[in-house]
Amino acid sequence: MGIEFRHVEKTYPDGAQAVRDISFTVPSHTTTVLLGSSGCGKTTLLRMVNRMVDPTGGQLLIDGEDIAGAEPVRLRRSIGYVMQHSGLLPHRRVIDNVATGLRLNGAARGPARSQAEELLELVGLDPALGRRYPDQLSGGQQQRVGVARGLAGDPNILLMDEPFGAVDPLVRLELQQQMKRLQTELRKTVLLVTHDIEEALSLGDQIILLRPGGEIAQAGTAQELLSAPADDFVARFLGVAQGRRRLRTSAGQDGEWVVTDAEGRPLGVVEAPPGPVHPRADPSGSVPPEDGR
Ligand SMILES: Nc1ncnc2c1ncn2[C@@H]1O[C@H](COP(=O)(O)OP(=O)(O)OP(=O)(O)O)[C@@H](O)[C@H]1O
Repeated sequence: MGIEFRHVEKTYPDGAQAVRDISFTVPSHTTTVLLGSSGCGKTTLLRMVNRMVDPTGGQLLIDGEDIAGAEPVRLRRSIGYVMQHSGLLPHRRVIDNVATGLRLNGAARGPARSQAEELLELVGLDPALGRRYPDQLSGGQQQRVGVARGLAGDPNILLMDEPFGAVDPLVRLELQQQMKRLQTELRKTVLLVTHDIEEALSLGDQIILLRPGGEIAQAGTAQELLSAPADDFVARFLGVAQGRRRLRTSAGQDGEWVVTDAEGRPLGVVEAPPGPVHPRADPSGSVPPEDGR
């Protein structure tokens, strides 16, 4: 169960072939990340799930049913969508931005507003901010509102297109951490697009790495991609080939171990001494396994 892409193709009317022969499954209640550089077809694939884009070949199934026969508007309303740059309507108050989907799905104004307030709290915002307009919020707050709006109506599937793209690295990290916390609680079936490797490694239960030309370079867990890159492209993309992900430990003062990167720059300390390293359980090469802590 989940979302299944079967030999999916997309050629746009102007002849641009965005994706070719893509097959993968997004298992229910887990997060799958579509990772790749600009133009490799990530957004095209994401938008196929709610039929904002229709494939020109292959099939897309949700819980075993081909969505080619689904009514696009109804399908779209049953799936959460978090857009790039939050996608909030500037002339509507924050609370109404979140409540709009609920209203379209038939909720009365009062209940829609109180649910919207709960959603703002869920994503870590003071519900009082609901009275403001989107441009009266910080970029990070706007992106949280985007997530709240995506979750309105409690959809099983959540599509996220570069949801944390337009904020500084610290805020981005906070939003990612919050997403992880939310996901342990809500267990949505999430398909998330990013070009950020760290984001993919941190959020994806599964990562689908695309190569230019719209093909899958490798699909697997973060550990699988890092420890056994399928080819040179994957190794270079992830930084494995350049040794960027090779970490080392060396004994520091006071008995702790200092972790350094490939260039010898200190990154942090580990509190337990490095035990015997199991190569598959430890993609970084030399940081001790977690059970040693
Ligand atoms: N509506 C369209 N008409 C024609 N070509 C399109 C259309 N949308 C996307 N494309 C083309 O399809 C290819 C894939 O685009 P897509 O937006 O899916 O990639 P992406 O990986 O999401 O890129 P980005 O990270 O820059 O958003 C690109 O070559 C793009 O120019």
